Amino acid sequence: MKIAIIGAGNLGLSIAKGVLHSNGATTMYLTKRNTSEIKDFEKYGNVTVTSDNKEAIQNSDTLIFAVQPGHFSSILEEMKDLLTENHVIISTITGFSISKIEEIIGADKHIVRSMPNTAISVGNSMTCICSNELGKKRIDLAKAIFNRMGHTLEIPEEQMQAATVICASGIAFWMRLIRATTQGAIQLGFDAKEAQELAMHTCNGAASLLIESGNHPEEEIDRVTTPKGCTIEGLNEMEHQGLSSSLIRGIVTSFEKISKIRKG
Ligand SMILES: NC(=O)C1=CN([C@@H]2O[C@H](COP(=O)(O)OP(=O)(O)OC[C@H]3O[C@@H](n4cnc5c(N)ncnc54)[C@H](OP(=O)(O)O)[C@@H]3O)[C@@H](O)[C@H]2O)C=CC1
Ligand SMILES: O=C(O)[C@@H]1CCC=N1
Repeated sequence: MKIAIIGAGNLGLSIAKGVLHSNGATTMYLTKRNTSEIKDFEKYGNVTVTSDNKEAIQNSDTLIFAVQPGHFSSILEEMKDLLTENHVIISTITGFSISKIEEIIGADKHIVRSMPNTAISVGNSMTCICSNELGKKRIDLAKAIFNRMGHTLEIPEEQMQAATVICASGIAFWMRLIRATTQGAIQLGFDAKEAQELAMHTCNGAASLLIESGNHPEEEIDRVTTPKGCTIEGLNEMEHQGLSSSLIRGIVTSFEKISKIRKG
């Protein structure tokens, strides 16, 4: 597997770390215009850092694009003559449809749209994925790449916008909940480091319980809420203050913003 990550920024570098973590590539190119901050990656023998997208594309078979939405069209325009049917072209770009990619590079390419999140750097991304007609022949390969770095779900392209909010932005939403829990723990007397440790591991435990049991969250909540106990008292107060409602409204607001990004 010869991977090029075009746009080694926040997400691109997270993917690069995930690839290294999972030994997922024989060679890897990382590109950005200003390469000085990421030259360090060349200490991994099979990694080349360059600002030359052309070199990266010509020497790779799997191309992962992770540039900002406003840069993607012009990069595809510049590179389209180098893209061949031997490439698997994976876009992570928010709000950029497969048909728009096909308009620039043609439908005769294997095109996959993916939505990973930054936890890919530690091999624990939730990645949603879909493809163009020809890309269906390579979707299993793309899934295999992302499955090495977490969990993958194939979805219809129409759901990609929603997946972006729940899975990609979702990392930030969960981080904020962990931070708020940490602040609560500090107020109750733990020092900051311990407070974060308690918050992170409890969050991890809650997710693991659901993943391993397959249970609905409310079933697990019922096991925690002792009648007349402290948990239900706290939960009810959180709901009086709008916990679920504010999360849902935030999710819908993020979703609506993507439509604006799509329109440029
Ligand atoms: N951040 C996240 O968690 C997620 C992001 N995404 C999507 O991934 C994409 C990247 O987001 P994010 O990583 O946050 O953005 P960043 O701005 O952090 O990364 C984009 C990178 O692209 C580089 N770049 C710009 N122009 C070129 C070019 N011509 N050739 C090569 N590289 C170039 C930039 O570096 P330089 O300026 O030095 O060239 C920059 O490092 C977006 O489309 C976003 O919607 C999707 C899911 C999650
Ligand atoms: O905030 C953004 O627009 C990108 C897409 C999802 C995560 N980061």
